[in-house]
Amino acid sequence: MTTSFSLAVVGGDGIGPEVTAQALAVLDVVAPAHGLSFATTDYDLGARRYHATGETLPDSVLEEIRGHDAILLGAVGDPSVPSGVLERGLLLKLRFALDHYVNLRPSKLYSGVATPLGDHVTSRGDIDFVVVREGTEGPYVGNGGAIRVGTPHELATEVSINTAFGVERVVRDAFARAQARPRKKLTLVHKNNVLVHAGHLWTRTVDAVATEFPEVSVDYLHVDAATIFLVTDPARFDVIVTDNLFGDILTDLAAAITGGIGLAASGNVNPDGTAPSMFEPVHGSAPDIAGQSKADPTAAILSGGMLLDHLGFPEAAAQITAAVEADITERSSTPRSTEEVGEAIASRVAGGVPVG
Ligand SMILES: NC(=O)C1=CN([C@@H]2O[C@H](COP(=O)(O)OP(=O)(O)OC[C@H]3O[C@@H](n4cnc5c(N)ncnc54)[C@H](O)[C@@H]3O)[C@@H](O)[C@H]2O)C=CC1
Ligand SMILES: CC(C)CC(=O)C(=O)O
Ligand SMILES: [Mg+2]
Repeated sequence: MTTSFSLAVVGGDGIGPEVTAQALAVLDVVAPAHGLSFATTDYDLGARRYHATGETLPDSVLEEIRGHDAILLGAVGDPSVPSGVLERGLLLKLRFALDHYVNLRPSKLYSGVATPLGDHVTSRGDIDFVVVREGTEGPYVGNGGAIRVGTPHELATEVSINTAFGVERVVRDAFARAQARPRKKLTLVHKNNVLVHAGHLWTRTVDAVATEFPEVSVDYLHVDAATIFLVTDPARFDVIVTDNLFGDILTDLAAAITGGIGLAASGNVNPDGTAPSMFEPVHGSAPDIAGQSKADPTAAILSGGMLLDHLGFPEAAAQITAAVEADITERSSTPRSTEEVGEAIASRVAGGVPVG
């Protein structure tokens, strides 16, 4: 019996469509062996549509996308469009409207992967953590404004919104993830020595929810110190829970120490299932390499794996991870095109790489 899922595909801008094509190709290879099939709908959203129609994400299109089982997204943003228009009007509109309150960003250092950490890395297998980034609040909600723009007296605000409801649900999700992992450790990252209003809400919430998860050990780091330890002692982390902005910044750093931004996958998860979750690489549209087949599609392919896991097919997801791990372990210094990397991973999936 085949289970069919509908997938909304938003390639987006720059390298987005290039890497998404490879992720879809890998999903097509892995699906039949697990009794799965995908009906995909491509959405022309991003800079091209914006220039043609002035639209970023019309509500009618949002509602169509909402009708799918899951979303695969490439990246959004283009130098020809004022900064923020597509990022807010398309990407964040999707995340907020579909209540993607858990922005899940795993980081693992695979064997053979070059890392700038060099001699700091004593045991690669120990660098295996996940950042649970709040996805619908914080300074990204657009609560702010500017007056006297362009004058020496300009005043601009960008207010970080943190609700007890929003913080508690993501903190509870992070605890549940920590509970399910072997090390059962959760680190709250914030800046509660300065951002006392939001910071104390996060701290109190973690303390309260911790009582429901007595097996999980909890610690706290200010975000500035967290950046130190991500470089000097990344193995100390298991599950990090943090707000939208800190999580955005920390996960680019996490990507850099575990092999680069081209390997970092993510899921924008709606854990309640009230709307489809969305899977995308951590990276952006990389205008500096767009259209040159230089983008590493691995992050997009791994995001496809996260999508499978979310839909309830962990064995299929593990097959993708195993194929990626085998590919990156054997990568040579000879550069490969986006398509070559995608095809190499797809053929390892097709060949049935043993899942370790
Ligand atoms: N989720 C999304 O759609 C995101 C969108 N953006 C947008 O993307 C645009 C560019 O943003 P940047 O800050 O430059 O971040 P970026 O992640 O696009 O690029 C940063 C650097 O990483 C490299 N890079 C990124 N992905 C790569 C890949 N798969 N393989 C090899 N190299 C890769 C780029 O070439 C660039 O040198 C902006 O418009 C930004 O707003 C940025 C981050 C996330
Ligand atoms: C472009 C931003 C809205 C998103 C971003 O940088 C991210 O989610 O990592
Ligand atoms: Mg980012």
